Amino acid sequence: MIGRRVFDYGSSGWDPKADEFKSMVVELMKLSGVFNIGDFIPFLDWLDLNGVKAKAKKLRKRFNAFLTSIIEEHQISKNEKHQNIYLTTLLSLKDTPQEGCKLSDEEVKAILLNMFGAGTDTPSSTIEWAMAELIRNPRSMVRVRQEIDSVVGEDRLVTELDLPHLPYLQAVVKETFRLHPPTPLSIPRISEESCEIFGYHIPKGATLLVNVWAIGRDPKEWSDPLEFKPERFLLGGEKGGVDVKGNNFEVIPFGAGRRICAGMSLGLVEVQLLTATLAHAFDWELENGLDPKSLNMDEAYGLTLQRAVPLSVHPRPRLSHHLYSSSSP
Ligand code: HEM
Repeated sequence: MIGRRVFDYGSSGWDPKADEFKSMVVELMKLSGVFNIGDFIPFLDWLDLNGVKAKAKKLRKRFNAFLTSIIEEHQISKNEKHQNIYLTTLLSLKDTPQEGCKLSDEEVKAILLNMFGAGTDTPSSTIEWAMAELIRNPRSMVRVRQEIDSVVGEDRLVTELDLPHLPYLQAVVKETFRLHPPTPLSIPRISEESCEIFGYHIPKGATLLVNVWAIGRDPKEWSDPLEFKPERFLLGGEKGGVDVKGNNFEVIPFGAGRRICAGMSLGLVEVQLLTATLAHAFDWELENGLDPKSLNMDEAYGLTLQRAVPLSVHPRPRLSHHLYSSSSP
């Protein structure tokens, strides 16, 4: 979806650069989460003892080459198509006469990297966790499907316009964000000034992390915190009316305040739409007939919360045949 919005790739169902790009983002997330000795013992930083800096420099070169080729390709074809997409708008700012709005090549690449780095792994890992939870909790799967079938029927796919009419689906997504926030320690921030918060002294220059993962499992806030119970977010439920958009601090997968996620609206729609579509359009069976209750739910270490063992499933279509042809909307 991001590829389509930004580059107009993938609109015919296949994204030619997706695999290459995905492998770079996965490496970026792994590297960003690695324990770097130099971060904790600064005078050893220059030695790069566990090789993080060297790997990061290599990865930077790969990203640079990738983004340069995307921009060059786009410039060659810009008069034929792609008039309304994000990259066209960004590139037009290279030539703008408006003071303060002009962008250099490096700035265009940095913005693209920011959008892609922050906006690809986060929704995709959430969707994978949501599907794992639905498969492990068949009663929730049945309920979410009944809701979608009654609103959408079996002769078309879910669209963005259906989402406000699917409260249980939205509760499933909130419950997934609570248990499996894609950035479990949010994004590291550095304090500009010394300050005091709830009696704790925060020195200037300290790196600050918010443990979003632990907040979402705090037994003082949540009943049965380790259980997957979307019902808690329905009206009349224990957390009815609570949202995930930074207004309720007990569940803040997108952060909160001034530096809240810049892509929150898009990210939320991506997760809701894809989870709804996957639940609606397919029956799911685990690899080798594995019992859903024994599904491994371990987490891997990194900046984003990936599954330790990727979800491996067999989909079986459950809607009208014509919806599965590549020409359907
Ligand atoms: C499930 C989806 C997503 C989640 C859970 C998520 C989560 C986050 C979090 C926790 C932060 C840090 C906020 C803070 O420090 O308080 C952040 C920042 C950011 N996100 Fe997202 N994100 C998602 C999707 C996206 C998408 C789709 C985009 C762009 C297309 C995006 C772009 C950004 C950017 C640019 C920032 C940095 C904002 C800043 O520092 O001002 N994110 N995101």
